[in-house]
Amino acid sequence: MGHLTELAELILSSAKALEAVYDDAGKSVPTLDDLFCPSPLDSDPAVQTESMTIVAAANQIMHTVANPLTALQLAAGGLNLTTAWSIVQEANVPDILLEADAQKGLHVKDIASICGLEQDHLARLLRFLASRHFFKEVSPHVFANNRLSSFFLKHKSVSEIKADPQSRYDNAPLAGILGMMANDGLEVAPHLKDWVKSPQSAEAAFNIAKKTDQDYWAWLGAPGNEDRARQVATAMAGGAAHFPRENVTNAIDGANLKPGSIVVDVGGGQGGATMMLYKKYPHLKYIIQDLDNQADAAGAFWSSSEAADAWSKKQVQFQRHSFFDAQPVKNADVYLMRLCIHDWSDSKAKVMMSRIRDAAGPTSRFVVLDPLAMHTCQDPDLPENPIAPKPLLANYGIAGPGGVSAMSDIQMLYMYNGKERTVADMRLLGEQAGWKLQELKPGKLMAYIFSPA
Ligand SMILES: C[S@@+](CC[C@H](N)C(=O)[O-])C[C@H]1O[C@@H](n2cnc3c(N)ncnc32)[C@H](O)[C@@H]1O
Repeated sequence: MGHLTELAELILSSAKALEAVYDDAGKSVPTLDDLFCPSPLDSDPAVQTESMTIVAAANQIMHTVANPLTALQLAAGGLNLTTAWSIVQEANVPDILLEADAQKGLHVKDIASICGLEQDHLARLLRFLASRHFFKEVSPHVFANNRLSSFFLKHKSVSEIKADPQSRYDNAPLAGILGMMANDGLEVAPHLKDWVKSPQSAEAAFNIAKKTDQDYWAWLGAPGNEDRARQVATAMAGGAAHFPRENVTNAIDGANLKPGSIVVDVGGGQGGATMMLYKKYPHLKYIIQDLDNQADAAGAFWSSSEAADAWSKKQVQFQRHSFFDAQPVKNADVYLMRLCIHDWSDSKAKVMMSRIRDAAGPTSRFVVLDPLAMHTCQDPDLPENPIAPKPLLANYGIAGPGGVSAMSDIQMLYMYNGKERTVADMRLLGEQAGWKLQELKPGKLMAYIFSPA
């Protein structure tokens, strides 16, 4: 079999398998023209695996047969895509189109008059996006949403968004993440080019772009940055909720902990991970630690939740604490850090891990949940090795969690001088802070279980 046929066969067999799963559920696989409508099938493991194979193989075959002009667009077109999305997202174009006839779409002059952009500019941006399968050009200059553009709806009417722009991303995490990545990316990423030539000049490209010595998280808490902080909080909470509950609950093995055992969620934000743990292990005590600027949001989140009782009885508490200071909770049963280590450089991450090591007792466990950086070739360090079927890239390229972490790794770099880490990176970091890596529990986030060395 030729190499193209091999990739095409992968697409064909996975497409048939995907259609069979939908058939069994009495449904059809959504087309690109269908607006996104969440369904239990989205989280079906077979749907996820087959979709991943199709996307990985289709992307690989596309790159294999690309001619020089296609290669140029693939190599240098990312900036255009981010810029175009940043503009149409701020202009609420998906939301405007949702209020138009879904089939007939809306003429660009009408979209422009609602969002205030020039018709010609908007037409060209939307045509570019439609040529990348975001939005559909129904007839010349007439556009409609499609499945991909509808992922980024803000779930509010255009008049509601205009009346209260600060809340525009509330309950719309994917739109919030896109907005945040586009804003940060366009503002900060250009400075990465200079920063990599002299990384001593500033902590990260972010600091050059914003002309500040504060790290991103402290900067978010500063006056004047409320809008960005709210967007980031929504994006974080929504992004984190995307990770399955079992990813967190399996990581701490709470059923084997005695009643009243203490779990400290270090850098826990409002306590999204703690909420998952509390629901599964209501016999444990929880302390969520984060910066001052998270305290009110945590209080509001818990007091209005179904776990309000646990909050009022102080079974779940918030403690103001910077993870660079001495850890005040000594000898806890579990110290958890979800989606924190990757925000920091190796030297800062070592300090964070050491602070917890200094407070830990001999039986304390330190659980880190972070995205896994995956090599594109086979990695003997990975528990589930090999990952993707040949001839796909071992990490599924753009399609799998390795693709997402490869993208966010660059974002971590320019925003914080942070890093998505491989298993080997994380093991070494732990060792340098006095921890021994005992166990790996793979999931959407990799769970690293450390014990004192
Ligand atoms: C990506 S969020 C993760 C939040 C939470 N662990 C989760 O999984 O939902 C990173 C968190 O680190 C917190 N953070 C940043 N700097 C901190 C510091 N010096 N001490 C404690 N928390 C900090 C931020 O406020 C934010 O809540």
